[in-house]
Amino acid sequence: MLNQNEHSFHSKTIPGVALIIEDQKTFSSMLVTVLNAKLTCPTVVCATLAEAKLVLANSHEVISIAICDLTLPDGSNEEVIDAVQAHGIPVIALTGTFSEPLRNLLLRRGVVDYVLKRSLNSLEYVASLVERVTRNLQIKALVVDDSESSLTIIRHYLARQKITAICTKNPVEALAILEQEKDIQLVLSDHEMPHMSGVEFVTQIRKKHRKEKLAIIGISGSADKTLVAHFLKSGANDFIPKPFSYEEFLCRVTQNLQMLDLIKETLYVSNTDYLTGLYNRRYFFESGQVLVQEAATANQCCYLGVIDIDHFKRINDQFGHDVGDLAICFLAHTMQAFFARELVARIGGEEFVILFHGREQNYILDVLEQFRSHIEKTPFQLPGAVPANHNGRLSITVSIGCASGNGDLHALMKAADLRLYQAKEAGRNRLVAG
Ligand SMILES: Nc1nc2c(ncn2[C@@H]2O[C@H](COP(=O)(O)OP(=O)(O)OP(=O)(O)O)[C@@H](O)[C@H]2O)c(=O)[nH]1
Repeated sequence: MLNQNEHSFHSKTIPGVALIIEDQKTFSSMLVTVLNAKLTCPTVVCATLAEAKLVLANSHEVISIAICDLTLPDGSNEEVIDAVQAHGIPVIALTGTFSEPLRNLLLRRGVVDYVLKRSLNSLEYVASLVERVTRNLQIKALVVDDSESSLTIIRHYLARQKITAICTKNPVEALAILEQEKDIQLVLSDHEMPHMSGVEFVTQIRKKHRKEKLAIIGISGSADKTLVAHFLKSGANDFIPKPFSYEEFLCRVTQNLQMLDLIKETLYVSNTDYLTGLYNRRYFFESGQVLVQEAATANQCCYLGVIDIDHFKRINDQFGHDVGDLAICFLAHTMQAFFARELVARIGGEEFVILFHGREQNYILDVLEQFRSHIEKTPFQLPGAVPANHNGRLSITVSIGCASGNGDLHALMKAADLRLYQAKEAGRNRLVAG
């Protein structure tokens, strides 16, 4: 089941503050505009190194990343980088010109990346880097390579992007690590290794881990021109030929992680109700059917509760659609709190469901009745100008139908819907189970 609380990929909020050290006012304000348009990213702008040092020494907020122009009136390239890195803050360097010696110096100094100040594209690239690097703090990668020097370089390149790396020379050990460390999202694998080739290693991984959840990048210096295709056909997402530059490595890793984020985001959007953040009808019927079948295989039955707000149309008519939406959200959040362990979804306008599996009947009937009573007794807060029944607060009631069954979610739904209809017919604000 998707974890509804894991929406970090969905949020574009950057933890902490981005420090911009840039003496060209036009450029810094354009950068602030682009960062704010693409991310929720508080920024602090300094025009000189002296100002930046003061901020670095006295900031009460965590500075998560610094975007530094290298040609400040009061400091050299290296002084700016040193001043920021002394506080353990990753640096994105901005430069008006490019030269090989400057590039080498920046890479030696461990900057995340350098960006040429050319166009709007450069600003957008900075924004995507800021987002990536701050997200990378949550990313764990597994690196498998029998060469000590390759492992060292890859570990170092990943650390520069703030990715945590677990390294091993042994692909068999790597498979075991992958089983233990469930939060690994990226695997980087060499090809020619003892015990197992990289291609075989990828094949083994793909028996259990899908491409959409775990990105694998093959890395090899082999002269065999068919190796890239072998890696990709066995399930790798990408391939980097050795030797590679830091820049290429950064771009490939970034693209693969962005792809995973995009897939997660698409899944989230297609499975979630936009208004409440609960699962939607599609997700409920897909994953609910699996749970119901699993329970049937274990000779257990599932219970389904269908909840409907009473006279909801009147709330819309009397107080407006926005207040109707607030009532829906209030109910949804209360359901999340009451039924944290169950599959809860909004399957229609003011119709919600809870699928109970592995629960005793007595528990289910008690908790549904407690929920009904809690909703009745707990008015929710209305926005200032809206008149209501108690001090700007509005009460709602719900009717609940509950039925049990095994094997067929649609049959269970029909039975619970019938109980809901009976609850409505009997006067609403009640639970009917059977
Ligand atoms: N505010 C708001 N209203 C919605 C939403 N989705 C559906 N509705 C409204 O929900 C109302 C449902 O009304 P009915 O199905 O007639 O039922 P009811 O008024 O709740 O009456 P009973 O269910 O018989 O107690 C309709 O007026 C829909 O327009 C939504 O997302 N937001």
